[in-house]
Amino acid sequence: MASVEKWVGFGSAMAGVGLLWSRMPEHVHEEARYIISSLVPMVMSYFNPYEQITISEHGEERYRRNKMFDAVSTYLSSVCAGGASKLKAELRNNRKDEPLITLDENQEVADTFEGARMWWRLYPKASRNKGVVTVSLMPGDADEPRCFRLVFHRRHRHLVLNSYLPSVVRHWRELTEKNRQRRLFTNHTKDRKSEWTHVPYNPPTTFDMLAMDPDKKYEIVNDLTAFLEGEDYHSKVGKAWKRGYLLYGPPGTGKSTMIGAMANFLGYDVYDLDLTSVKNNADLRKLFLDTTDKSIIVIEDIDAIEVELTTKRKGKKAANGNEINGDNHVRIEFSDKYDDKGEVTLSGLLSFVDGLWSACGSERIFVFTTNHVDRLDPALIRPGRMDKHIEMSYCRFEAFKMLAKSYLDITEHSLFCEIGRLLDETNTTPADVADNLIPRGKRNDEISQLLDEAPADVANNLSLRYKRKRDRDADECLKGLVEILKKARVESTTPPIN
Ligand SMILES: Nc1ncnc2c1ncn2[C@@H]1O[C@H](COP(=O)(O)OP(=O)(O)OP(=O)(O)O)[C@@H](O)[C@H]1O
Repeated sequence: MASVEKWVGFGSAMAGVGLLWSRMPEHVHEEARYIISSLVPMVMSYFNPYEQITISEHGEERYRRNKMFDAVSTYLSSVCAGGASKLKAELRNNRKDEPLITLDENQEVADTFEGARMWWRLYPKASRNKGVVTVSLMPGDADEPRCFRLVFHRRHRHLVLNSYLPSVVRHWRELTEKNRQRRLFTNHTKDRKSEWTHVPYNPPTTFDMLAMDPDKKYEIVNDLTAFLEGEDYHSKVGKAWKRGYLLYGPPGTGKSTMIGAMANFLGYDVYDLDLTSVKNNADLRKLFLDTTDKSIIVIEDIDAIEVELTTKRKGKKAANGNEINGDNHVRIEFSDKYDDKGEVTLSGLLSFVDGLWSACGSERIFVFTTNHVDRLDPALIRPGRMDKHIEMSYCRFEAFKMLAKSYLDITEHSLFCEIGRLLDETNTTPADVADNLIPRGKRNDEISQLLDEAPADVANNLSLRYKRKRDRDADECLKGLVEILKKARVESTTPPIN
């Protein structure tokens, strides 16, 4: 990094200073020590021509993840990780079979930018107070987060700040757009701190496959499209760029499937928030602030959680009109006074949906799901809070046709009319219908894959066999479905025996 002669000269000078020091009388030492302690940093910085920039995993507020850290991590993985001897690999996308390579901790790599040489190193998480017990309400307070350190010659300072680092960010944005592997996050508690962990996420459903009323589906797709293109609109009207959806309906009507379709459509990550493992509002705040932009934040079965949240309000009436008290519901101490230290509160949750904290971050979709919309606290569903209330209902004929197309690859059949009538007379969920449309033996989609891969003459033969098999499967499945629906109709009209 610097010429050897220069450092040899510096070493000899230091040796001379040491000799002089040992010969000084004792009383001179005190004053000299003071002068030296103020001079050393100046001398060191004069002799050391290198400067450094630290990029910590969490920002100044410590709540917030530092996007610059992610940018550097991605940049180093793609540009110069090849120069490191210790790397880490993980499989990010099972479909592509391409491992994600990242720099291991304490590894140094060099990079060159417009002729300037610089060095990066990833430092691991470190305890801030070694040997001291820290009591902190703020999660992660006792730890110094992981950080990247960039070292460069001071003559490149301008270049690094004005060109190199912005180019790292640009590179990161381009790369993440191109190779984005969507992730499914879930929260858990480790060492009494809440944090997110994630797995690669490739939901198989698209809106084409989602069985529901076509007009309703069209409306949702339009709404999401307007949201995606809504940056200017939101800044013009001064609204946070976020949207809330409440999905409600019986189990098996496709609420989770809809979330997968939304994630596919938007290209967003999904954060599946488990409120039962969040300690208090401070914890919840940290989790929310740790989510990235362009994400869907999901709270499933909000009614179950919400009963716990609302029971803390003394004397509150439940949906059935009964007064809720501490004796017949889960008891969790709750009051606004202890908002931050006690438990998660409904107001704490709502402050992120449309309150003060909702302005932190943009391009967020909140999705709450429930099987019992009638049990929800009015505060949660009042107009303007969740932007869209979407009912996921039982399977009717239009939805059935979509399932028949996806599962059996057919658009018509002699049994369609009868099935349509039976679906109107029974309350059958799309999940139950879908269950009966899976052919036994080799699946149709596997066969069509075989067809794609076979040479032309074999493919012709296979194609004929495929059609015959598809028709046989459809006959078999639809006959089975008719039987199931007839049975369901009988059950729904037979009064229960007391
Ligand atoms: N509307 C639908 N369109 C397509 N497939 C569906 C639909 N509804 C259900 N299914 C099928 O049924 C399975 C279960 O549905 P899903 O988990 O989405 O229902 P849910 O409403 O979220 O149920 P729960 O309330 O129990 O979580 C899905 O994996 C999917 O295969």
